[in-house]
Amino acid sequence: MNAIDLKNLDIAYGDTKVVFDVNLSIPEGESFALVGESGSGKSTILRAIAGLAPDWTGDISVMGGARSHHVDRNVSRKVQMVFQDPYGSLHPRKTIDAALSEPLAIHGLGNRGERVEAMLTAVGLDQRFRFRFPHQLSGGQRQRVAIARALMLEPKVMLLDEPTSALDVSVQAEILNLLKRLRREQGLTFLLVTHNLPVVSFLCDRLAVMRHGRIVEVADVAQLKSADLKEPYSRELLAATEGG
Ligand SMILES: Nc1ncnc2c1ncn2[C@@H]1O[C@H](COP(=O)(O)OP(=O)(O)OP(=O)(O)O)[C@@H](O)[C@H]1O
Repeated sequence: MNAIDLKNLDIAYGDTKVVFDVNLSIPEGESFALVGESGSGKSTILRAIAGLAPDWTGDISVMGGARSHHVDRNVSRKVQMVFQDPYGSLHPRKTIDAALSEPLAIHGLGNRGERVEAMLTAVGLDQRFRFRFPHQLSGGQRQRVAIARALMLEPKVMLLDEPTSALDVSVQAEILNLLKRLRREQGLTFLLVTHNLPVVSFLCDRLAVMRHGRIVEVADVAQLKSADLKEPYSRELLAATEGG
């Protein structure tokens, strides 16, 4: 089964169309990256799949089920998003316990205390963090909490929008290792947006290069590693990254 199927996807903000005719199938268990220059529409695609960019046409399916244009509880259990800035995505006056319990409460799930404890362990956070507030954690610890929160409903697919780019380099590696381990342990599918091609090499199987709201090329990570991308724009992007 495909975890994600996008067919003839166009996405707009008001009158401005920013994503054009995207077609993409991501098999279950794959880790797939969207790369490309700033403003090329990568985050917008993730937002549309997550239900955060309602103005789209075409088809979006998650684990074989078509997404509607409305709040879609079945889809939201299957797919969860992690943002670049964990501080922005965690409520400053809610404890970590409250942040992790909330998705369970919304979906009427029990055993919340046990599930929160187990998830803290799964993301490598000591239980003493449970009743702290986000500002009492480091950036890396906050991103662990954001990942934990996304996993509370046991989704099949994670949408990761620059999940490490706000973090110190040493912490980035810890979070990348954590994501890699969680993907393996929980059989997750990843759709990741990043500017960082080494992150793609480390974490992903395939990638799509985007430009001006369109997919220019889909390639295997082996092609990225051997600098064997076909399209001139992809090669330019690769050269620019290696130079900088
Ligand atoms: N909320 C919004 N309202 C209007 N336009 C938006 C909104 N969010 C993004 N855009 C526009 O949509 C286009 C695509 O933006 P998007 O954030 O998807 O690009 P991106 O490839 O993820 O860029 P970056 O790498 O900088 O995050 C850009 O032209 C951007 O200005």
